[in-house]
Amino acid sequence: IRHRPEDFEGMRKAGRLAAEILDMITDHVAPGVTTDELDRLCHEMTVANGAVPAPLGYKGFPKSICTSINHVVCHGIPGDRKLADGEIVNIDVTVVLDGWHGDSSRMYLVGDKVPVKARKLVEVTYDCMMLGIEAIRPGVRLGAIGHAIQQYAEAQRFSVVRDFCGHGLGRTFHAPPSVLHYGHPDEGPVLEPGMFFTVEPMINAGKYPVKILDDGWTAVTRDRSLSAQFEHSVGVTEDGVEIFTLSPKGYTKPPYV
Ligand SMILES: CCc1ccsc1-c1ccc(O)c(O)c1
Ligand SMILES: [Mn+2]
Ligand SMILES: [Mn+2]
Ligand SMILES: [Mn+2]
Repeated sequence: IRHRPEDFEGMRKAGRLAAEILDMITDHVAPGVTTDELDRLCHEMTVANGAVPAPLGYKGFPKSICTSINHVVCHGIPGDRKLADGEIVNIDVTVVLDGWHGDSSRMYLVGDKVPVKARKLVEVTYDCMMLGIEAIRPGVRLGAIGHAIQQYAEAQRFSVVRDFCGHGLGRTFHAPPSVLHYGHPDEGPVLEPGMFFTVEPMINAGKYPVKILDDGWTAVTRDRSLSAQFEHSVGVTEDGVEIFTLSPKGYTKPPYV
């Protein structure tokens, strides 16, 4: 749907809170911390700011954030699992503030022993997200986003997860359109000012197939290769795109200093 200019203000506030939470959690990501502790810290900051976490109870999801480690592609469930030096982890936050949804995720490097290949995957994944976002402006088709992402990911010898996509959002968590992270520029609806959606590519070091674990949520690479993801919530403007979830601290790709 096409939102009105004043709706952008609501998304800016929700998006900023999600980004501030991801900024806050940065220094807590260290060897030995449990993903439950990260969940609690993010939950508490969410409610302290008058918002609620969208994931908690969504389709029965049991926690307030998703924490996806190493070969976990997405929807990892926080628990008593301790992070270990050398791991990579995606933290995905969605807050609902005055009815508006701010949905964003970042990759974090745990400790100082993250292998070079893992760092490369994280960097390429961030660049994929930004290349997809840079393709956004009125008049282009939605497929231009996925095309930009897929071209770069595969040029870097990585693969694009097919089973999960970005989504429209606003006063709801998920809405049309589905934003594919692969495809052709002549596919999908024509973008118009006032469209709000996420760009959240999942990029695998190995092949793209994914499977869901017995918990019904955790998605993992079938070949157990590493997977990385970044996510921004964006709005189509008259002359391009506005990113609602930019870091107020200027954090882009890790290491965040
Ligand atoms: C539908 C998957 C799901 C279930 C509970 S939270 C959640 C989820 C997690 C991260 C996301 O970016 C998202 O759009 C949805
Ligand atoms: Mn998300
Ligand atoms: Mn999302
Ligand atoms: Mn992962």
